[in-house]
Amino acid sequence: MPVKGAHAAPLVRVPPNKNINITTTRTTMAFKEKNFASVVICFLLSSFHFVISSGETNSEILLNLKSSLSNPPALSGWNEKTAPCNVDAANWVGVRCTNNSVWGLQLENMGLSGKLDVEILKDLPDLRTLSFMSNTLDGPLPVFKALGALRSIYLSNNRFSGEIPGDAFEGMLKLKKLNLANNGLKGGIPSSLASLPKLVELRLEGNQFSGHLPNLGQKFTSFNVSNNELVGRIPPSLSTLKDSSFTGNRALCGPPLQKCADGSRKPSIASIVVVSIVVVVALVAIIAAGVILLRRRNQAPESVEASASPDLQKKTGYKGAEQGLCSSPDHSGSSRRAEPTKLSFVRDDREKFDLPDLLKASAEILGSGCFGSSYKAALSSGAKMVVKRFKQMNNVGREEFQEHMRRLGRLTHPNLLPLVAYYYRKEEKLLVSDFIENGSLAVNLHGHQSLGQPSLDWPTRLKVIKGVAKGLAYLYKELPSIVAAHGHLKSSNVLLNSAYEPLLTDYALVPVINQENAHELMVAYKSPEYLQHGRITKKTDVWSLGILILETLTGKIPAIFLQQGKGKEEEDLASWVNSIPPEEWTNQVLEKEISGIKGTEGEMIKLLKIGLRCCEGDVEKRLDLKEAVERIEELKEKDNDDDFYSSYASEADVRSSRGKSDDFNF
Ligand SMILES: Nc1ncnc2c1ncn2[C@@H]1O[C@H](COP(=O)(O)OP(=O)(O)OP(=O)(O)O)[C@@H](O)[C@H]1O
Repeated sequence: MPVKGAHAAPLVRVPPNKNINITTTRTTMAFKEKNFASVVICFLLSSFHFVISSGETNSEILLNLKSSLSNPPALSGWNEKTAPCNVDAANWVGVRCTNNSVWGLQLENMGLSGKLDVEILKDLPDLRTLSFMSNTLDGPLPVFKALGALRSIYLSNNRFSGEIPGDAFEGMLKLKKLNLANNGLKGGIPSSLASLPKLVELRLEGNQFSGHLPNLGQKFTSFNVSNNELVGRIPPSLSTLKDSSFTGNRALCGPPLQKCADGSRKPSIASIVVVSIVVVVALVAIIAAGVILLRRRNQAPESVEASASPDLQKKTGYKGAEQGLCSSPDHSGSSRRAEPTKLSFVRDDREKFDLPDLLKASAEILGSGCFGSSYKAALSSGAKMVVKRFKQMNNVGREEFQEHMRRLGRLTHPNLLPLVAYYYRKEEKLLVSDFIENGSLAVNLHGHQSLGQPSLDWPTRLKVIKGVAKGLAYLYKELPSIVAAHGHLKSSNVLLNSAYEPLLTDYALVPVINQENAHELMVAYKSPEYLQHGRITKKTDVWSLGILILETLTGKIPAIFLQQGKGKEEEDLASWVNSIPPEEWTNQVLEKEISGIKGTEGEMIKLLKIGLRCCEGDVEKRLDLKEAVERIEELKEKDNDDDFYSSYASEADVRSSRGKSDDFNF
């Protein structure tokens, strides 16, 4: 009871962390009942109590959370030596405080697994935002109702499963943002979401939600229910949202998707005639297709798109946020002639499958790049593969192509996406690799924010650049005969695995791409040396690395500069950075998502300078790869040797001096 607690000795337990409010209430009551002196004593006592016990109770609660998650190594710094919100609490990674009280937990990508018991957190009175994104937490979705003051909940990219009760969010009147994307949740979308007045972001894509969409009347700034199993009419209140917010469902209809079939109307004579004609034509087409299929039984289809696109397009997933550094004309004159051939595997350690297995698998188009489209296909074994079409390789003969693919198949490095198999036809080649769940660096840098998701933090960005540099160095070592061993390094060709380690893809293709198309398609051919002297060199990939570094630090899309800047001074990202005085780099050049965190900017500026040295237009002055890699390797997450996460404390201080925000500024 609050009043009892007020007069108890400081170490007597009161409801944890209720101290600030209790003190205020108590003080007000006391003013009415007691004389001034006793009130002052009472106030001091209870304030003292707050200072001592709030740290303890915060610690206890968080340590309970830690042990409920089986004490994961990422939280090894959470211990009793310091209190979570003290100035020296650098070890409490992911804990955000204001005024000595926890307001946020940002425990993303920390290898957390098991069940999440949020009930443990219910006695943190200032808790406003929770993020457990990109872990492997499982079991049913926790019940958040007990944390009625929450403003944001981010649980995407975990393994939560099962149904969510309809009333799961009842009474969460402050909730603004809910992100449950890419889990295994099923059943109906909880109807209680419709009664949350402040909800402006709702991300449920990539689950197995079924049934109808509830009547959500809120004005959403971010909304996505794509790739579920929803059916029925989209409520009119959501009809002005983008169609990509709804695609990939079993049978959703109505604006912005196609019209719903109206079952109640009687068909007219004209429509019966039209339907009959369509049915007859379809039957003829099916019979013809059957005959053709029988004749080509052991041949791969000529064009992935021709055979699979209706299904694929229906399932269109994210479109690359990246703009290609290319103009991509189709010079292939793709013919319809079939050639008997099959998928060739370049590694022995991989599950074997045939092209028809891939084509009959459920698939979706990932995006269309310079060369053609890439498709994701799930095999019956559960493995998810990506098939990329190349049309601009038809100058290279079968032997030469096969030899090159075998060479690529021998490459093994933690930062290279391995080639798994290929398919050869004269007019078109397919390269098959694993699907990488976290998508490309481009999507993570530019796409997520527009969807309201958090951007990559600085340690992750640095890790990515270090991995890219290592992957590039490996390619140069293993493929010394290729002038630009990667040749097509850009952020959409850097994929991020589950630990956000980068994997280079589309590498070492210069020898097999038609030279007459290469300058339109490949990044290496956008380099200053090619534009000025018509040649690429051993330092051309260093230029691409430099642009990638600048993109990663500035969050700006390089292709936009190349498109807008033709003939102008700021014709690439490096010229833009150079046009800004160095003393302004922190404010104007570094992306605001990563700048402003005490103790890290020095290292960011060092990386920026390395990026600029890699982008030197004069090849002689440009760093060579070895030197660039060495300099990148030396960089640290922090200007000093402290743990990165201590910067959360300083960031929280900055925040609290600016006033408390509701979430992590996602
Ligand atoms: N193995 C993969 N796993 C996950 N996403 C992938 C994979 N391969 C490609 N992607 C993504 O699919 C999208 C389309 O890729 P694609 O390679 O076709 O085009 P691109 O990289 O944008 O351009 P380019 O054709 O010039 O390489 C991009 O967002 C890319 O990052």
